Amino acid sequence: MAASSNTPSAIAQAKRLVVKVGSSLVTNEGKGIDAQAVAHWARQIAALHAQGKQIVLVSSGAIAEGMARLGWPRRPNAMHELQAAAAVGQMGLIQAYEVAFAQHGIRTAQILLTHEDLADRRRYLNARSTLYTLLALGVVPIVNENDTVVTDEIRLGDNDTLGALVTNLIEAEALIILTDQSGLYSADPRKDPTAQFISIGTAGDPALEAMAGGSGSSIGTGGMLTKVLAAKRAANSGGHTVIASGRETDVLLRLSDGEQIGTELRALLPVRSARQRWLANHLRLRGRITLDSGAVQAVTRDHKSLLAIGVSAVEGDFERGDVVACVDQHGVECGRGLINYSSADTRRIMRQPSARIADILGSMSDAELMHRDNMVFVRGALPGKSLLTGKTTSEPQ
Ligand SMILES: Nc1ncnc2c1ncn2[C@@H]1O[C@H](COP(=O)(O)OP(=O)(O)O)[C@@H](O)[C@H]1O
Ligand SMILES: N[C@@H](CCC(=O)OP(=O)(O)O)C(=O)O
Repeated sequence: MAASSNTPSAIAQAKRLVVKVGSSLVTNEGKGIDAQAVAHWARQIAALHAQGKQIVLVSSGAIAEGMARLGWPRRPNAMHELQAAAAVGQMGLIQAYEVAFAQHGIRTAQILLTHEDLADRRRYLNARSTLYTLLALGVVPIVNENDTVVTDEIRLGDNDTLGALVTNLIEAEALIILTDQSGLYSADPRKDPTAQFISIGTAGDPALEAMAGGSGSSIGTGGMLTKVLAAKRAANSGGHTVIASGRETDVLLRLSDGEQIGTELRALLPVRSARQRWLANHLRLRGRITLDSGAVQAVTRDHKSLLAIGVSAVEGDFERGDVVACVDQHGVECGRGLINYSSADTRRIMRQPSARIADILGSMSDAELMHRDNMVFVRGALPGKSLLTGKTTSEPQ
């Protein structure tokens, strides 16, 4: 697919779309599933289906609905309680979508994903092939994070990120994020009544990230920042993003007709290959290695493979084949890739020429520490939590 388009209706032209609906919208601010809203989206998606478009729905709301069903007035903090609420609420969510889509003769499928499913190459390819098969069968997949099995450390947490990952996974041309605001404002309109509406922007523009704040409600997670970052991620596969109000009448049909509603964040970044996206989409890294300035230049400017001689420090505990961050002398991530040696072996061969690897380790599996085909480079900082430090790290784009 083309890297970008300046056509006024990139969303209208999209044949494969991901629609993401947020918790507060689906559950009417936590009061319980808004069956009427669900029916409206199902009707619109059915109409788009009839036009030959393929749609994956990423729906939040399991925890909020579970809390409503269990009579819990406040969102619990304990992970096991959140997981229990999600397990209860997911039933209601899926039931509501099944009933609503059945009115239009459309079958639905439940897909629960974790970060691990998308980080492991084999599982990633399996998920992709299942989604493609469902779409080919005319089924609407309803995706959510598999909240009941993920721990705090590895959960995505917000479904904006999940929506973008699914957009990358199936190479959708558009990601439509429906929320409780009309789109992105220059500041959180709940806090700043003078905030200006942003109708169009470029995905990945750091100025937009500065405007976007966290969630203003107790129901949603992530707020506008995760939506703006999701647009940047969706752009990696050429996906344009719209952030719009899910309460806007016929919002999906009108967007698909080319009407400008909400905030459109266009994909103008060069499109990455599926393999590069898979590498870039690793949100949790097993370790990091520090490159000297010559190595930074060799890998980022000259696109060479990384050799052990250019590495000056190793952090973390990783195995051959893990995804590891490459940082410069200042600790700034300049890329990441699949490493050919474990952390223990990397520590022993760092600063050494490849010709010495066999002497040091007893054998040499690869001359390169990271092969250029297995690396991606940073185009701008995006947060992703490091398994190593628990802190946010930049993410290769
Ligand atoms: N710059 C901004 N523009 C619009 N909304 C913003 C902005 N910054 C923060 N927000 C907040 O983001 C909220 C939407 O995110 P969130 O609560 O996570 O919803 P969802 O459940 O739909 O993902 C809005 O209700 C608003 O309070
Ligand atoms: N997987 C969670 C969604 C997390 C969440 O709150 O997402 P969102 O409302 O999109 O910010 C759930 O279904 O409750």
